Amino acid sequence: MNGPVIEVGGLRKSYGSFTAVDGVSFEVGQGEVFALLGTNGAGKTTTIEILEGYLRPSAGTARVFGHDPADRAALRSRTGLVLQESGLFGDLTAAETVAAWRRFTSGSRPVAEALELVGLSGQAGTRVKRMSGGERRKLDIALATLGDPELLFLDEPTTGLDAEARRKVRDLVRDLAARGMTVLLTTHYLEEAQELAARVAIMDKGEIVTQGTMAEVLGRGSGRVAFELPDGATPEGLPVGDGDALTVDGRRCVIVTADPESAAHAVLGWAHVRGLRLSGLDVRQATLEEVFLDIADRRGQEVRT
Ligand SMILES: Nc1ncnc2c1ncn2[C@@H]1O[C@H](COP(=O)(O)OP(=O)(O)OP(=O)(O)O)[C@@H](O)[C@H]1O
Repeated sequence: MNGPVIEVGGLRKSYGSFTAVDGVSFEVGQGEVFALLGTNGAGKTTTIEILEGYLRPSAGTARVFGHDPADRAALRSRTGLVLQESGLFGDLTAAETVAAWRRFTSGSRPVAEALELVGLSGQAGTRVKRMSGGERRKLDIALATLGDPELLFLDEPTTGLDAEARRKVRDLVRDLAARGMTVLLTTHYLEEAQELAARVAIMDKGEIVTQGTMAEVLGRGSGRVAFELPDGATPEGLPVGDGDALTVDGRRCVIVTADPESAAHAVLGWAHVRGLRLSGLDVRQATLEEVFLDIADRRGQEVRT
């Protein structure tokens, strides 16, 4: 019974001779937040729209709760959608908007509860056109989750919002995930994906170029060991492993390495035998943004050569 919520295998979508999605495969398990990331035009929205049942694939399979996504009757009550463009009516208040939406959503929660869930109780009487971008986004999420769906599609939920509004929407997504909702998220804010998602796939030019748990994907990037040498010390003989790169800028040294922990041990050993105290030691794995930029860089070079 508890198979994957989403199963995608060899998915392809072509427009004439252009292939927007080219053999994409991934699975999303129950209760998981899965981030589908990629450069502009990578094929994320196309993939999501196939899963939402709006587009038919050219080849491959897509299943949502074991159903063809086009079977909207089977899936409507189990899925919620937050699209890139929301279709709210400016003249309605937040409460009126939710009340109108409830008529089309079976098993929907009461208006006050729906607004409370997304932190909009104080804006119940505010007209949509007077609400901030972040508040409107929360209202979109309130509508998408009215019927307590098991799966929520979130296509760039925080694009265009300021940092504070993004944080609030992010907290809301975390709350929904904690309630057991499965979430398929696309975003261009990589720190957001890193914070929210347990698993991630990165797309480029229609293909998935890397995927796995967040830890696996971060582990594929280059980490860093950074520190400052004391006055008078030189970086001579600093241990730098095969494939690692050392840059020295005055007293500041940075080693870019696939294995930051081992590199840090080696550096500390080097400093110890010389009786040197290193300051500002910082050992860390790659961030998702660094992994992403690395991939974009490498893929860009592939195309140029
Ligand atoms: N109806 C269509 N006809 C032709 N090409 C299309 C059509 N719809 C999308 N495309 C192209 O398919 C590619 C993938 O688009 P898609 O919207 O899926 O990318 P995305 O990863 O969501 O990008 P973004 O991050 O910019 O939203 C783009 O190059 C786009 O121009």
